[in-house]
Amino acid sequence: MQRRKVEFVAGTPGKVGMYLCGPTVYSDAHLGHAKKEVAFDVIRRYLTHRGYAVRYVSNITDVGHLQGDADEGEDKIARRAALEQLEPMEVAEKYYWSFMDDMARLGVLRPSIQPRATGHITEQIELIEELIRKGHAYEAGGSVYFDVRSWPGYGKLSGRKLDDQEEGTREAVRGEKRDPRDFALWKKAEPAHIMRWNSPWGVGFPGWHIECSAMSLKYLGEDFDIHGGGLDLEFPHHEAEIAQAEAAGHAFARYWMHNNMLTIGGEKMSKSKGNFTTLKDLFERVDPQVVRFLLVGSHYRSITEFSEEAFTAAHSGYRRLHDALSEIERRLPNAPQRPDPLAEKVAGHVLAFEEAMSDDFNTPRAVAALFNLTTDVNAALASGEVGRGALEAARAAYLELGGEVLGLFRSAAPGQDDTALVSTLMDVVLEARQHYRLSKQYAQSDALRSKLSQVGVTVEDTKDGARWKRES
Ligand SMILES: Nc1ncnc2c1ncn2[C@@H]1O[C@H](COP(=O)(O)OP(=O)(O)OP(=O)(O)O)[C@@H](O)[C@H]1O
Ligand SMILES: [Zn+2]
Repeated sequence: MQRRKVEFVAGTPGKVGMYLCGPTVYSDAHLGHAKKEVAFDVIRRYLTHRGYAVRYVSNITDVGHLQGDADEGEDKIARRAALEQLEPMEVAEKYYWSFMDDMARLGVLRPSIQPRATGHITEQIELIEELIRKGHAYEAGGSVYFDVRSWPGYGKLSGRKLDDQEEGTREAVRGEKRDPRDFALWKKAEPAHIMRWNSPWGVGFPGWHIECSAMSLKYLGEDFDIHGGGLDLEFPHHEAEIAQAEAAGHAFARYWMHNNMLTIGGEKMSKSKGNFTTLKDLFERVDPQVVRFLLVGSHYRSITEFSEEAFTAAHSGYRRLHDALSEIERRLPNAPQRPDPLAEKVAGHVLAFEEAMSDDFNTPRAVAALFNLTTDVNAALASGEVGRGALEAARAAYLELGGEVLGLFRSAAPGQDDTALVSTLMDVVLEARQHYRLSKQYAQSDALRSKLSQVGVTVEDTKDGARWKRES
């Protein structure tokens, strides 16, 4: 809002309420969507790391988002439903789960609350009624519009006043509006429009902007801390959200944060331009952890340019960090108990990481701190034995900063998913145990079983032979 860095002060000490504009679920997510989700996931994770209890609300838009983000035209979900010959709610359900699967693979934590627009029609109608009562909205031809002229604060976030979608608007819609900048809160449903609800203004459906004002206020209360979204949402979507909430008499978000775009050849990756790579396609050839590593390698407010070379570089960079962590884990059990100069260096890199993250979540600088840590770790490991305390501190730095904050190091090294390997190794172990049992070497077979139990694997003998499972 102030177009500069300001100190973050939580409204309620120790707690943070965050709202992120979520996806319109009508197609598979692409890498651009991932940039936004990962950016805010890291912000949430860092605030949690700093001891805040974070309530993270992110909505699912399943109605009201029209083609071209305008006040008329087909609903994006209904259009897709016609194309795929599905019910609109089938489309929403299908792409909701597709989105959730992709986000899980990227290590994006689930929102604390994930409200859907269609589940909050009542709240949206109530907010619109409040706006009409207060003289900031009016009904025209079964639709309701926000009266921009009645609200001088309109434009304060983006510094823009003119609606750039005004141009293509049909005469009929333009005729209903008192001012071309006015935007729809409720739209009358034409007979062919499938998604429709009763309202005080007849049968219709909510405008796209109103859901976020209604749902963020419902779950985060007045005056919540952070509102986020893509830079392309600043205007008109966020401008409209602020006007709707404040004109109805509510204090709204205190900090606004926008992520910049992921580009390809300098252009925003987007569905309508057709220059997108879906996450599902990408994950076929690039490990999701490497995708995440690439995304955190640029600042949320910077443009991230997509290229194959960037993935190659991200892969080898991530591999370098991962290998150092694996080597630490391999050395730890036999490391000598003695002080080691590495410990102090680790502490310095941890500090650098936290300073970077506390400076507007500067992830590229934070990643650089992990690389500097790795340089020192590798030098120490190469020079011989390293004291246990220092190794433990280094391990904790990787796991807490790289792992919990940046959301990395969630599985085997990139390109080395070891599910198949574990399964083969377990077959070998169970065969050996079977051999002991058949030759009545029960002490050995019990010893194997108890060693497995120490690493969280239980073995069960069934009539079809031995089965193993991980304890949860
Ligand atoms: N290339 C991108 N980089 C960063 N964020 C993006 C990018 N594309 C989309 N987003 C974010 O995801 C939100 C939802 O995107 P949306 O579904 O409109 O995708 P899109 O590909 O831009 O689609 P369309 O081209 O149909 O508008 C956007 O408002 C924006 O915040
Ligand atoms: Zn929104």
